[in-house]
Amino acid sequence: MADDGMLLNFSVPDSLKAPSAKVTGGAWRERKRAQKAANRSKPRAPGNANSTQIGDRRHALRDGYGVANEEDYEYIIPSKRQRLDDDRPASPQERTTSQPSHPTYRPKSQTQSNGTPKQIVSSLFTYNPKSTNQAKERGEENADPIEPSNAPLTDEMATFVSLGLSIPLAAHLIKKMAVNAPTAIQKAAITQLLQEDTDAFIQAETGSGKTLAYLLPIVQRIMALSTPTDGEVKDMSDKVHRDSGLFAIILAPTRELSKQIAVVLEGLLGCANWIVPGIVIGGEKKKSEKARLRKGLNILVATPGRLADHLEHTEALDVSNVRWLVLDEGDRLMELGFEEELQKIISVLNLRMKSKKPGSVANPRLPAKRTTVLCSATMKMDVEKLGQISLKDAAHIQADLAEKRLEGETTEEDAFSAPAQLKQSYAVVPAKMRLVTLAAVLKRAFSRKGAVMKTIVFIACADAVDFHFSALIRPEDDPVDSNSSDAEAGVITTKIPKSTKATSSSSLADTLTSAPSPSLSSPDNEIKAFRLHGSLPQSSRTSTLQAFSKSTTPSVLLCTDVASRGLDLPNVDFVIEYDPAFSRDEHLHRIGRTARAGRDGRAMVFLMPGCEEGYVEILRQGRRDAGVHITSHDANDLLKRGFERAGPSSRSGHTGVVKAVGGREWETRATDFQLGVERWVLASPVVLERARRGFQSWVRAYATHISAERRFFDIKALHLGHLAKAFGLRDRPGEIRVPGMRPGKDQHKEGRGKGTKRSGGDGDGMDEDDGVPEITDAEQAKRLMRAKARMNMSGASEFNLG
Ligand SMILES: Nc1ncnc2c1ncn2[C@@H]1O[C@H](COP(=O)(O)OP(=O)(O)OP(=O)(O)O)[C@@H](O)[C@H]1O
Repeated sequence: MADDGMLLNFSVPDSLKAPSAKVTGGAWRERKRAQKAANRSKPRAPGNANSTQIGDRRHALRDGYGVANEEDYEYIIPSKRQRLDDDRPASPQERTTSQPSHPTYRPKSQTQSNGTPKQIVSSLFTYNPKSTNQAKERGEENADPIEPSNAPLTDEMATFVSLGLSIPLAAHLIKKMAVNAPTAIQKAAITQLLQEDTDAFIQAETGSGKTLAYLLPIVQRIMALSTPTDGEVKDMSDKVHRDSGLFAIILAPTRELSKQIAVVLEGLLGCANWIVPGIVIGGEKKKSEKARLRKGLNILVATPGRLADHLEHTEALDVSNVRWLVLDEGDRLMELGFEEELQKIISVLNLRMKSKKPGSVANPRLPAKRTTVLCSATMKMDVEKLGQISLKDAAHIQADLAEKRLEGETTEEDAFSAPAQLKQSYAVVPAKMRLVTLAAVLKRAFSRKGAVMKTIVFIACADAVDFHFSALIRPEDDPVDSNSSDAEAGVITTKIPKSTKATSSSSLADTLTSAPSPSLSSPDNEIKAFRLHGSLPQSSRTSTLQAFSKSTTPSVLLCTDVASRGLDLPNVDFVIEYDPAFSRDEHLHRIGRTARAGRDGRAMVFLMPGCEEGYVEILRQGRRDAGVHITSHDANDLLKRGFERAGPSSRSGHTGVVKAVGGREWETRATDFQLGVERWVLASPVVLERARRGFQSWVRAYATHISAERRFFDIKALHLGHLAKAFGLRDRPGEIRVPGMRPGKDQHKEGRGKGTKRSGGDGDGMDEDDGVPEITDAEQAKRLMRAKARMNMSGASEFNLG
């Protein structure tokens, strides 16, 4: 499909152009006049449009397209050459010949509210950069089933009882938790932690069951504290009870993770309900937490900031009996800057263990020293540092250490890889086509009922999550709009009634965190969309995660990296990295939300043609098979598959107004989808601002990849105009300004994590009350990003980066 670049605001395939504009309604004389006006190939001399001409055009348009009120529209005859959609400078010839033949109409509100002089409406399919050679080599889809690397063991000897767990606990696991056999890491950890009182470092891939790997031996040993040496527990007085003391503390970096661990722990203690678990993570009144601690607990799950606070201010918290300390997600704890709190906690525990409260009697079966367990999927420098702070002569527990050594894998860092059974792919998608391709991939994924239950889409920043969420839950185009013969007339007209009809849905999206997605759903298969990021209130985050977890209808969760670590969400079949992760480790954590505990899973990352394609190297590094089975997809193929079937309000499907020939209806449907989003964005100032914020934050976030991977993400190579289209924007990138961008918590608080480098209002940093992380932004990252953005983008001020 050629783009003449001159006359059309939007170029449509020849096959789609009807011989003449369709005009309906009104008296035949008016229809005739309107028909003529709409078909006229050349406008009157640009710049000379007088009121009569304008009136004619309005009239024609109003009658021809059934627009209600001409006052809502403004007639624009561009006085200059229309901007080409590849933004290349016009040749002298183009400058002289490329006067627009079609006028465009845009809503007055557009010019009034934002002063934007022009809108750019370009075709999805033209002027897209081509994929480089790197992407040409296609991975082979592996036909043979791959042995899962994180599944429960099938070895007959690998039973929980044979590892040393008590029969009641093993029976409870099987009957109540459907956990029949241990995974490899559980086998190794249970054996070690039941037999030895030495510190341990547990390292295993995502979804391998690390939580039970440390909880089971601790629960078993606390249960054993109740048992008299001569055998069975005889009566309640023999048993551990809430006043017996706090024996174990489990620290996790986020509230979500802490809650998840607490839920598994409570489930486990169903067979030993005299042992009392508790949780202190902030987000509620300190008073209630203090009251809980005063009542007495035996196992405490906490976030480091909150625990450090209670150790300082809650007298009732007696930690002299603590014999097990677990630091879960050690790498994350360090990334989020909890080093200081952890150091403080460890020194207080050491001190209080030595100086017991007068009169307190320790359980004689308590081990003499404390065991500290550090859990992490990676063995990075900062984890090593945490190990130095917290561990002494630690045993390194790794499920397949021996196997890896045999394979010649030497470095500990390299040992972190994706689950073997996880099917990985990448899609090379030009900037302009990103949004529509995402819609196509989701449509396709959910097209067969029951094939995909849950999908997670990772997006770089909170503002972009908000935009994409509201785009997915927007109401389908109303038939008047979608039937309008924009394409037939060869112009795109933006028809927006004064009362902006999208306002209700747009403002709803500010408070909603889940809603059905009309564009992904079909009559017999409703798809629900969810959103999650750290800028949402804690209560929304919790309820959204719960709702997504429990959802029994097919669902898609759009989120930032706030959901990348440790979260165990059931039935996630597919992970899409719409924006590549800011580091290889983060990527492995993200894709690890699927293919857990031996189950199947798929992951796809979106890459733009050009230097981003080099990122495939990072994907390969995370594979045991060195990436030979990573497959690649082409955006057109994905669009074809996603839009091959007509949606409920598809022009080319249902209503049949425009029919593409030659089996390329999918192009029309994809274009319809894109234009629908663009019209919807323009239709409401609220949505327009959200799209612009999303775009701006996204560009900022782009500069925050770790230095080792930054060569794949060259901000200078970004085509900002094309990217704006992926946010449904028709503005020139230079004119996209959002006054008073959301300050974001990071802007008025100290950034925590030295290692975290995500930006754009993403939410993984600090929380006001207790230091529980919600925003991973770091001042350092932001400074770096700003400096880089300023350096790289000549018109940096356009993006309010300063
Ligand atoms: N032995 C087992 N048999 C079957 N399922 C198990 C077993 N152990 C754990 N699971 C399940 O596997 C899932 C993953 O467990 P868990 O969250 O502990 O993994 P993880 O290794 O901590 O992952 P991540 O590194 O992503 O945090 C959970 O749903 C859990 O219930």
